[in-house]
Amino acid sequence: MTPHPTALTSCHAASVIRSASSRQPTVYLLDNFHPDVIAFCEANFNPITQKNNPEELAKWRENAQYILVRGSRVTAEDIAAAPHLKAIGKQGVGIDKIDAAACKARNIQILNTPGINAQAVAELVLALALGVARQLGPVLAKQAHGILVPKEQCIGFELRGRTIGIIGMGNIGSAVSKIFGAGFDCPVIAYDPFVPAGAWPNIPHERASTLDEVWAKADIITVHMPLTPETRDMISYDQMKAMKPSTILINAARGGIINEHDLERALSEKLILGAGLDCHEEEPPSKDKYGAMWDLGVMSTPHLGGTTADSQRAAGLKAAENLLQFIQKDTTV
Ligand SMILES: O=CC(=O)O
Repeated sequence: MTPHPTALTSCHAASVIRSASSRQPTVYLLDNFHPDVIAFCEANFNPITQKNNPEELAKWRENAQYILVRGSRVTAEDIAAAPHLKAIGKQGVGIDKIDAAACKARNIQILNTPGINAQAVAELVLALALGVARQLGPVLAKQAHGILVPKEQCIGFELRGRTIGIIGMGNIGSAVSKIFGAGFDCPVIAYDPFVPAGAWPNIPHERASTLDEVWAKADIITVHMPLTPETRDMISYDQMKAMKPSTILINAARGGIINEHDLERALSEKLILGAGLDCHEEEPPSKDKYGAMWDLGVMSTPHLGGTTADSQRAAGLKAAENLLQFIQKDTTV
């Protein structure tokens, strides 16, 4: 007679949970996912979710070989407490919430989905730029409280013809260059010492060899790179001082790349025109921390750049597919 899984020691539990469900590999879904992602997981895995087995999900550290995450943190402590863990499927490109060094030390694979939410993020960059240019933030906020702003007080400007400076020409930066360059006739100046120019989209652009060229020429500056020790505070007061007073600064990448304290100072000193932040050092952005910036007209959204139904579905499916491929090749099962 097969003993009940809970009667076994934890080192045997993972294999028991795996065999308990008709040979499908057990995957722990640490977050909520698009219904099509859940359906894929049900067809290919034995998925453990908050809905179908919250008690087992809480024990993922003890038992899991494979996990699927969207926004959950996976810390070095989690890794240390997860002796069976082999792979993490990650919906989305950024892996800054996962302790990559701890995973590397244990040879745990992180399978993320670069590129899939690029269009969604690039479209939000456009929305933020338009929002700042047309003062939509303050106008809509006042209107929601019944205060109509006379249109003479909100004379905006068009994006057409204004230079877009793109720092980081990976998937998202490239998508931004197409939207602004082809869609709005914006001259494009781009900086990325790591991506070969041949890999850039076929959009007329100037390739900057220094960031100073971007500060000097661009009217809209948008950053598209991960947060690393090298990129932290990459745009601080001195850089803002070097920008044109017409500059709109946008961060839809990661909080911390633009120094927020310096941004508030630069805006109040009118060194630059405005800013759009989808990513903040403190998320979700609270009124207590960001109210002063909002009063200065900063368009602020709660890190929703990649969060469209289309991209959630596609990136979630890709992460689950990545995990399936990994499991099919996993000879240590
Ligand atoms: O922020 C979104 C992502 O990392 O995909």
